[in-house]
Amino acid sequence: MGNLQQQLQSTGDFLSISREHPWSLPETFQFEITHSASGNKSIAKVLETGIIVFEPLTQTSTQDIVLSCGVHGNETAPIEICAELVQKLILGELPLAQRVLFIFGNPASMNVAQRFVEENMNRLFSGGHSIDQGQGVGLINKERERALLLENTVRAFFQQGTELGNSRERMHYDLHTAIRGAKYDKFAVYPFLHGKPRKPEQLQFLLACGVNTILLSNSPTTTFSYFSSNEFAADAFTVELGKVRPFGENDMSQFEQVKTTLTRLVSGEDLQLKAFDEADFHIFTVAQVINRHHENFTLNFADDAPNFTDFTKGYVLAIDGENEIKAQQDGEAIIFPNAKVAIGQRALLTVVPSALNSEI
Ligand SMILES: O=C(O)CCC(=O)N[C@@H](CCC(=O)O)C(=O)O
Ligand SMILES: [Zn+2]
Repeated sequence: MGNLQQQLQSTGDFLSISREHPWSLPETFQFEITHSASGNKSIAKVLETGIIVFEPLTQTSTQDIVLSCGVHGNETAPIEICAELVQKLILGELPLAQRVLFIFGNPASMNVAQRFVEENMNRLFSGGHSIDQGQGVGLINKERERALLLENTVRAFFQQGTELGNSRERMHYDLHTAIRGAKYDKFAVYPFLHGKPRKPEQLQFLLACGVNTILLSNSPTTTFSYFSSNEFAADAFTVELGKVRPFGENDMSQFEQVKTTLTRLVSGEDLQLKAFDEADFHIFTVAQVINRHHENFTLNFADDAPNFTDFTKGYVLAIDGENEIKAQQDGEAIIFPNAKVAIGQRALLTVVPSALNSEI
């Protein structure tokens, strides 16, 4: 048994090991876990830094679940939540009922407490890692290599589930926190489904996680959640769990619901979902995707205006070079505004209230 494996099996601290080896581990390995409460066994496979799979050995699983965090390295609350789940699984303190792939997306950017090192990894999926996005960063950097590795890992994980031969469900929850505060603290982006119906039961799950606000995307993107949704028909979401804070500064009491629900999910306990009622949710659809095209790009509202601040029709939201970008409807609300994004990238979204499947 190598040193790393020994260290991991005694501490369960996969996050620290990943951060100590931010781009690659010196060894990969796998080991058996005996879960203390049930005596059931499972296998843990360390595939690369920040990438670990758990598979039940003595039970038949029915779900292939991807839980990713830290695709943006400074979004720490989801990283702490996943690190704790991984630790409890490794130490056998939590039962495992389903196949689960945990991904700590960008350990190097965690170490510098930044969103990314060279390039925003959540714009590099669905082949974005191999396309010149006009930012002058070239086609090769470590974040691009990592995005390709994550794509291949997710593809293999879902494929191996299919090879088990039973009827299975695929999910991917990509956990983030937002740069700004928000009127609705926890919200999720439901990727574009190309006309397929959106699933109320997924919203019930998100509600159990404390997420009652859903943004319906209506175009393809290069995000991780769209990749899993589009390529593998997984029920996939980008889940925003509050505001960015440094490691150790998160008020973990804000995350009890998501921790409890994810724990139940991986360990096969009843999720205790509330019956679906659309009135429990704030549902929005994307009205405008506003990309930055010019060096002189400014946002025309306060730096601390929270996500979901709404404007009246005609209000100038941003100035991009000579172009004024206006709210096109009364009540259009801003999401993820960031004037500092690289040229060519999304500088903000606007959303308007909607119903879950209104256009179907
Ligand atoms: O608060 C912000 O400005 C960004 C928070 C964040 O990282 N959001 C994701 C959303 C991805 C999606 O649209 O599905 C991102 O921008 O990558
Ligand atoms: Zn993020």
